[in-house]
Amino acid sequence: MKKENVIEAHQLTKTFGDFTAVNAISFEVKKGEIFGFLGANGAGKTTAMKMLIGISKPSSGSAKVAGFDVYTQTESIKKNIGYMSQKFALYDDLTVNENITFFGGIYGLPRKKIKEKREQLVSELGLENISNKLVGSLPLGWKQKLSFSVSLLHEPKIVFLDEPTGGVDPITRRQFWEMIYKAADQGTTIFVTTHYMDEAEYCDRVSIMVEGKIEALDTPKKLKEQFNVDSMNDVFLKLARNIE
Ligand SMILES: Nc1ncnc2c1ncn2[C@@H]1O[C@H](COP(=O)(O)OP(=O)(O)OP(=O)(O)O)[C@@H](O)[C@H]1O
Repeated sequence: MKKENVIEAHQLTKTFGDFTAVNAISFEVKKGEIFGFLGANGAGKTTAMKMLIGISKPSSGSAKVAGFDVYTQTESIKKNIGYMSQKFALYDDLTVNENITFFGGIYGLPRKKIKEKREQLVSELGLENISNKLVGSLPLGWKQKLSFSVSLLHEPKIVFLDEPTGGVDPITRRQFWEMIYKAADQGTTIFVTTHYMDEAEYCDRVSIMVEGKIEALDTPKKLKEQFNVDSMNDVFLKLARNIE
């Protein structure tokens, strides 16, 4: 059975004055897929992601996210997605438990469900001993794992991760990716931007943006074949060089 598309973008474009930050990008993402969204600094990834999560109106083109239109159904989009970025995470001055309770409330979960989720999450992450500690006192890697779990509290269809593992050590990044795989196995679609090329290898498919356009999109294996190289890092370098 063919899996349904949960993201569909067609000629999606965003301009700021004369400058085109996202230039007619088209792609689809399937249910449960781990979709890597790559590009150098300033390529347009965040701008594209903002249109998809319903906080920035496209200049032209069309897109549907979880079946909802990015122009007219942004409230429905927000209810059906999770979002996590390296910059926007949890509240440092609330405890682990308080953060979970707070975000559960924002997502509109009933109190009983929040309690259930909180217990489950604290136990899965092994945070029992520190659940009453301020999040600000936790190491960055823990904060990011917790932040990812919190972005999944309302069981969204798609989770958007904007450089979720920035600044953490390779072992913690690997653990973070295990969490990503688990969520994808359970049917959550993962849309992830990253600067780490080893992480690009973990994605089912990867798109590479250069100056607002998607210049390559395929599985890591096929991209390596296409560019006749051994690593995603070399795919990335070759593509950037060709464009210059
Ligand atoms: N509100 C805005 N007004 C004008 N230009 C903008 C605005 N937002 C983004 N840009 C420009 O659009 C381009 C793409 O930026 P964007 O943040 O989407 O890139 P990115 O690929 O996410 O980069 P990074 O990896 O550094 O986050 C940049 O040149 C940026 O300066």
